[in-house]
Amino acid sequence: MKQALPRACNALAKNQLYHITTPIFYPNAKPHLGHLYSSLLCDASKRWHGLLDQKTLLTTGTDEHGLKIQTASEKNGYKTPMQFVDTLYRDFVKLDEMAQIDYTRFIRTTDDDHAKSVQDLWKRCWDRGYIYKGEHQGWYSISDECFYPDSKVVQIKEDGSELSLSDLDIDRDAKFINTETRNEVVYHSETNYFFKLSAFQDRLTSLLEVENPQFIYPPSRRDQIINELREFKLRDLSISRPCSRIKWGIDVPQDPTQKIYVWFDALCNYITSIGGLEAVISNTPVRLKHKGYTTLQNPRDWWGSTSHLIGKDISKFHTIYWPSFLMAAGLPLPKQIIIHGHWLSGGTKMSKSVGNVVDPIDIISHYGCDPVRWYILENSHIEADGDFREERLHATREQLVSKWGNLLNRCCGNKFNISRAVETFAVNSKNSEELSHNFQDQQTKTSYLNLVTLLGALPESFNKHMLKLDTRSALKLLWEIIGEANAFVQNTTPWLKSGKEQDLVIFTAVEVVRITAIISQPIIPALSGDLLDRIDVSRNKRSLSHALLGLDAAYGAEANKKGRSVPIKRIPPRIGMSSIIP
Ligand SMILES: Nc1ncnc2c1ncn2[C@@H]1O[C@H](COP(=O)(O)OP(=O)(O)OP(=O)(O)O)[C@@H](O)[C@H]1O
Repeated sequence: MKQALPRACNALAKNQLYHITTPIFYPNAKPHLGHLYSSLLCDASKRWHGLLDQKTLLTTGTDEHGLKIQTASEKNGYKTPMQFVDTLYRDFVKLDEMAQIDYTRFIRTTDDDHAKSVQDLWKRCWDRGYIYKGEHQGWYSISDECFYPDSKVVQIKEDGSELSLSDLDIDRDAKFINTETRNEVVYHSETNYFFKLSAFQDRLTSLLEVENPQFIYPPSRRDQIINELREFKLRDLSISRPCSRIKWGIDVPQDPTQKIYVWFDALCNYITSIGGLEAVISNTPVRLKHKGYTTLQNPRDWWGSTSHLIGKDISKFHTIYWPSFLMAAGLPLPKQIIIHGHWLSGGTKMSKSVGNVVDPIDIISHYGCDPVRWYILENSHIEADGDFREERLHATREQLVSKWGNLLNRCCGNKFNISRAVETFAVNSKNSEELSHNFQDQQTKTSYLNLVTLLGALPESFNKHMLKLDTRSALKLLWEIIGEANAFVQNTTPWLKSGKEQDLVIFTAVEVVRITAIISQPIIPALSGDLLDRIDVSRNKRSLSHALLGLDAAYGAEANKKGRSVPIKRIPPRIGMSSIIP
């Protein structure tokens, strides 16, 4: 029989749709820890919503067009950019596989259906008068692939000092950088198509302030964008490049001399990945290029349930450009833009271009997928920047072994009988007050009742944190309860007890293992499964509705047999650990 979900979880579950997207990454070099972080947050969130019984999609992929790719491909001696991206995108797929990122589609912007989506979006914006042809001059960053206004450009003098453009003795041949990313910019003039971004200033402000203040999460990031909108006037945006300069891109419809500029192309991946523009407009079923080619019944409903998770480096493109493109095309907006902080290295953003990176494939190969997932999700906070410390990763792994593994091992000792304990107490477990009379001393009664209370509150508290993508606080709850359970076993010394008293200690402790393992499935999908296997929890009793005390009355049949291995063992740190922060 299907059990009900815990109360607060129930309120938003059942048949609801949840689509989360990672940014599509630029395959101009191998992925690093920062990319894994975005993908992991999406994956853990998608799996959590799945556990809440919602229908879920996770889309990710690579952004494969543009000058940076064209240049990197030439530099690396490839005959064509296509050959280059065909090679490099595989590293991103490999990372997803190693990190168990359970995506439904890995979209590449070189996919055929994507080109159609982008051109459809262009045509709709053009037909509605939001695209026009003009002359573009300004400060252009090759690295960032965008122009910067004069106010964000400074000249770098030979002694390293900076000169603002408003100063009169400016030397156009000198070196200039933009103050946002500090990448070099050059003065440049060319014919482009423009998007009328300036027409959206008021609509965006009203969207964020009045109509949908939840559109950007967390609120601190929304406030930053609102401030930017108040401070700076939006200028029309160049959205194409002459083919003479960029060969590697999607054609502008009806103008073979121009290619579509990367952001207009890249952002559209989110629409392609749920069936394309027409599907979203008509809301009719569409076959998807997802794993196993599924059919999506209501693409527009999915679109309304879509959250884009991104790093703060690309917030302007997602919170200003993207809603404007969609409004111009007369399309509905996605549900939310979620913005996270950065992993730093040497005090600056870990980045492919800078090269100050941690290779996630290396660390997963050594420490295993689940400890790395746990470490990243525990040592980050969506509103803050994080530092990678390999010694902390190793310590996290040790903690999984010594705290969780230890609790499990204790319950599985051959002096105990989990199966008997579960049979005796599961049915009656709601009467904890009454059951506490099995213990003689008051302190044991109190710690037993405390554990029961913590377990009862766990699913709802965990849920609240997961819905805010606050994985750090969610995981803290697990450590707290595992710590209490270990202390409970230590203090009650069940190996010196017998009968019901022993069984109640073991039942309570093993329930902590079972329930925490069910709840942590979205965080550590493989290890949680191994823990549940170790105590013989049936595969169809691992849903959130089973994550309460006593809701599985038949497990542990073989758990106390000798010779069964532990799911996670100690390993030494990596030789020459890469603590890249001094
Ligand atoms: N240091 C980081 N911390 C957290 N997320 C990151 C980090 N670097 C990249 N990302 C994720 O990847 C997205 C950007 O992808 P991109 O491929 O442009 O990465 P990048 O390393 O910044 O590349 P490049 O150096 O080539 O600009 C970010 O919005 C974020 O989702």
